[in-house]
Amino acid sequence: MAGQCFLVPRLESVSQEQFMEHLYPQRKPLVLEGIDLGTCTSKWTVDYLSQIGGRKEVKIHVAAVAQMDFISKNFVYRTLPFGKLVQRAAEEKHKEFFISEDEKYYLRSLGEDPRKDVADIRKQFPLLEGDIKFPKFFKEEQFFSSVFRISSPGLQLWTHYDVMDNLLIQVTGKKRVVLFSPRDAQYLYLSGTKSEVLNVDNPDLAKYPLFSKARRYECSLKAGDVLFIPALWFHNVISEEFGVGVNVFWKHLPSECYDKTDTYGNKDPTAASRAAQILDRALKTLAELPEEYRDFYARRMVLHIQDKAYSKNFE
Ligand SMILES: O=C(O)CCC(=O)C(=O)O
Ligand SMILES: [Fe+2]
Repeated sequence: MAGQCFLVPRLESVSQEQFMEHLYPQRKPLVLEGIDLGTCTSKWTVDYLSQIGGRKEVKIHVAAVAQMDFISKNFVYRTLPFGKLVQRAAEEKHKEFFISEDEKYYLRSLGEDPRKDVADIRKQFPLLEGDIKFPKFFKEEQFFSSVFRISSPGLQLWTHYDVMDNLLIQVTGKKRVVLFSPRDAQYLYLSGTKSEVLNVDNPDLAKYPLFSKARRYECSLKAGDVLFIPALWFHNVISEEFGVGVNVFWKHLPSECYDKTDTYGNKDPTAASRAAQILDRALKTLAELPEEYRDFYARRMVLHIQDKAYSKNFE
């Protein structure tokens, strides 16, 4: 049986106050329409972006197939000048290519030194900065990064979560986003921050039977729409057309909760990583027991965790 499906609510011209006081605290995805994003929605054509963004080298994901899979790594990393990337991502068939004439591209822009710096399009693409306004839905000191997201038509991006709150601004093109609540993590076959279930529209239920229990949230984004993706919500993104997006990540928790070495916004908060390490030590200790006893005490530990750490406030 297919799991439940919900449409992500769409709201028109939400004010800063309405978002921050009433919508944000609910921590559910929302599509915001009619937000003032500046001139980017009309200005950012392929020609304009390739001229203005120009020669800056960007690292891109290139795949022979439309479904990009981070777990099996069915893509390669290559470098192109930003202008070339935009032109190639906008065309279906390529005269110049790395793998094949219908290869797909995905850009997730990075900081100057990706190991140390976070992406901020205001720094890496200063000539484009004036064209886009980020919604002022959080305090300046909570800002983490702003990231270009440019994809070929048809591209599907793996299911994953990020640890920051996120406004995904669809500047041009159409995409479909499928989301799952963090509360349904047990049905998503996780490998780190990614889910093994990439083909969310036609999942292999023989391999992933529990996936049918996951409640699915879905929305379609068109140029000018902004999707609020709360931290920890899983998302899988299907670009129905060539599209340019920018997302803004910001900190929901106090700064000191986050891993200082995280430049992508996807390293778990330090308390969660420390707890996971301690659990690994507990599991090694349990392994000292024979199977029958290990199983019994492991079940008791699961019950203890459920009793002590699961929230009683969620459905
Ligand atoms: O729209 C995209 O290309 C991916 C968006 C995404 O994963 C994000 O904003 O965190
Ligand atoms: Fe993401």
